[in-house]
Amino acid sequence: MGGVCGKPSSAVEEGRESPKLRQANKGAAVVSRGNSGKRVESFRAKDGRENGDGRVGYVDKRTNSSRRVRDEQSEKKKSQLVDTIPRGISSANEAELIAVGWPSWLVGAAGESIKGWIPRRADTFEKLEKIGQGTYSSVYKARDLLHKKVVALKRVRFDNLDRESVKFMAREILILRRLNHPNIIKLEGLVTSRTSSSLYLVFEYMEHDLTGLASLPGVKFTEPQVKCYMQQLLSGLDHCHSHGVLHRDIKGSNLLIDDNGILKIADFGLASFFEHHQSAPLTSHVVTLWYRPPELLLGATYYGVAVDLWSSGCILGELYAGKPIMPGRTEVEQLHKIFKLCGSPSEDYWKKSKLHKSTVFKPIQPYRRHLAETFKDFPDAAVGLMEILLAVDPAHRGTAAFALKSEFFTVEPHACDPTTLPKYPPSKEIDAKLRSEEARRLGAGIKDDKVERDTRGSKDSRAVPAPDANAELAMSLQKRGRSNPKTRSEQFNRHKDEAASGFPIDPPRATHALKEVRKEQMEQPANRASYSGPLVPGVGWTKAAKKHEAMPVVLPRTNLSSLSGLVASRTLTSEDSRDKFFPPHQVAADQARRVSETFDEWGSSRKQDIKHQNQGVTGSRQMGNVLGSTKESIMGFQGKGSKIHFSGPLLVPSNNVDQMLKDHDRQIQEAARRARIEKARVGNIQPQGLQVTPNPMYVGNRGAR
Ligand SMILES: Nc1ncnc2c1ncn2[C@@H]1O[C@H](COP(=O)(O)OP(=O)(O)OP(=O)(O)O)[C@@H](O)[C@H]1O
Repeated sequence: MGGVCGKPSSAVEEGRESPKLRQANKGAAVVSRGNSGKRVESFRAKDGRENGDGRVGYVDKRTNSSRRVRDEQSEKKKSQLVDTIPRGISSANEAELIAVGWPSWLVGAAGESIKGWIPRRADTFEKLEKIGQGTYSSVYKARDLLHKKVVALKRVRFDNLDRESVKFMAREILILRRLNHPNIIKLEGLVTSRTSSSLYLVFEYMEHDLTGLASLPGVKFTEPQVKCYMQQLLSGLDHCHSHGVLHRDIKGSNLLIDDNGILKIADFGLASFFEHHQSAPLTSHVVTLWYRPPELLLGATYYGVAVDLWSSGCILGELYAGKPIMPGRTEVEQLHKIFKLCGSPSEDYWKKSKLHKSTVFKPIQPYRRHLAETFKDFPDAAVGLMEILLAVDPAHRGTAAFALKSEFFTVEPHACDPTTLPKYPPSKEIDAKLRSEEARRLGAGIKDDKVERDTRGSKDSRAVPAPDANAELAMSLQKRGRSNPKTRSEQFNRHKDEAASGFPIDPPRATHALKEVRKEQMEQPANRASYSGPLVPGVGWTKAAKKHEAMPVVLPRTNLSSLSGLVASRTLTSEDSRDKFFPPHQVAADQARRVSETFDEWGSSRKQDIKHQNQGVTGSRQMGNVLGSTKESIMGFQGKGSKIHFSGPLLVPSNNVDQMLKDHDRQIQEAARRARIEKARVGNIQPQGLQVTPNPMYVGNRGAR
């Protein structure tokens, strides 16, 4: 298609290569003919690619065999480390790709992902409107002028000068090209040019996403409708899993639905290839918080299809409940919600899983499972499937294929035909956010807390994921801040604005920062970014599970301080005072750990200001506002004037912490409320309609995802 991203030229690209791919996934010596016609051997990486850049690892039969073995071993190791990162290709192929119009930064870093395709020119599309804002992308509705149809253009953000950044962006393309199923979004092409530094992914256009649809006023799905969506979701997942792909970010806003009721899984930015006998660790920092399974929250790095099945179980519950079933604000709170609903893992699981966070998170007394009681109003077959998908032990979650055969789909009423689903007005997560914002704006105008509360509880806001306690996002921002320091304050101010206005933000996301599974693993500690920018209202700090994730997070409009790790603990110790979840010593130890790790992660400039004295911590620094300091959040201290002084033992008795946090909480909420009202007063509110301004927070180096 002249200037059009050509049709995939090989079976792999059309996703028809599954048996071969599966074979390759195991890692196999492949014998083929080299350019010279000589018999050559190469180690085929587990994701089906020839190793390295297509040259490395091809070893002439006559070369020293031990070197070959060494090369193969090191290549194998390398391929395990880099997992699914697209690689370069031979220089001949590179030249070919550049000749057909691909930019050299893309060819050089990730030639494999575009092999066999031709770039589309931007002037063959007419951009219509913005329809989605992801963490690392903006999505536009556009008219394809060549094919006379409406498409979605996803502009992915990355740093084209950063090879790693390009590779990670390209992984999404590579994975999408390997999948071919009616319930998986189809990548139709790529828009760029030899001189361009940006890239758009061209997708078939989908009118709705499940989050948007569920949040439409008056929409309540019937049982056949729920079954219809779940059947499609599980079919798409089954295809991913049988092609060695884990999605790792299943959530409502990534389930797109067209006007014919067809559901397609989208956003493969966090996806990864996997193998059944996993030999290399994966990151546990994937999957948006509310949909994240317990094993990932506990730090598992060896996992499989069960992570997507857990998220599907959350979606199933959400479709019946009309709201997310486990909306945690922090990782700790998320885990607690999971244990309260699904029970805590068995002794056997704790022993066999050897998860590194077990020591911190293992409750003294086990939690009983309450799933059936909690959802007693749901149909039995639905609860039956939820029992399986939401099994705390991932080994008990089965597979998507197994779920598709469950009673849920065999008993009446059966899933309806997608074409019989009601026609809805276009509805996306972004629309729901705007409606929610408008409702809040009206509420703020009236200056009546009750109205505001009622508005929050309304259907509009119900299905809209609320606050972003996205530690991972913040980490990525930190990282991007490193490569683009100028945008840092803009990013944080954006957080501030969002928090202050109460603009609903997605549930804590597993961001693209986390999508760079291997990058993180390969990164040296010395390369970690340290935040040294200003602390602003609305930005708090939380400690995510990974050691280097001391990061700013957006504070929610409802309970701002609850985003600190400690507040989550506090929530557990005060709200659930009889709770067995965290015994006081664990809470205190966890706080201490968080504090010290947070300090560890501060940039050197910060470190200079902080003195650890014996068991205590003393520090001081300038504060423009009482909000949003790591230590305040964690320790519950407040500033006096513009300086805050910390001193005292790290192991604070939990009852004092409770009180301090309550005070802290109140102050933060009060400040946020004032800021919201003030913002509404000066009319600095997002207008109604689809005029979402580009979010400076997201501008940056996608390579850091
Ligand atoms: N093909 C499409 N047709 C219509 N809308 C789309 C399409 N693809 C994406 N969108 C909209 O854009 C939003 C963001 O897209 P996507 O999830 O792919 O971006 P992202 O940056 O990876 O997001 P996230 O931060 O959630 O991971 C989606 O929730 C959806 O509403």
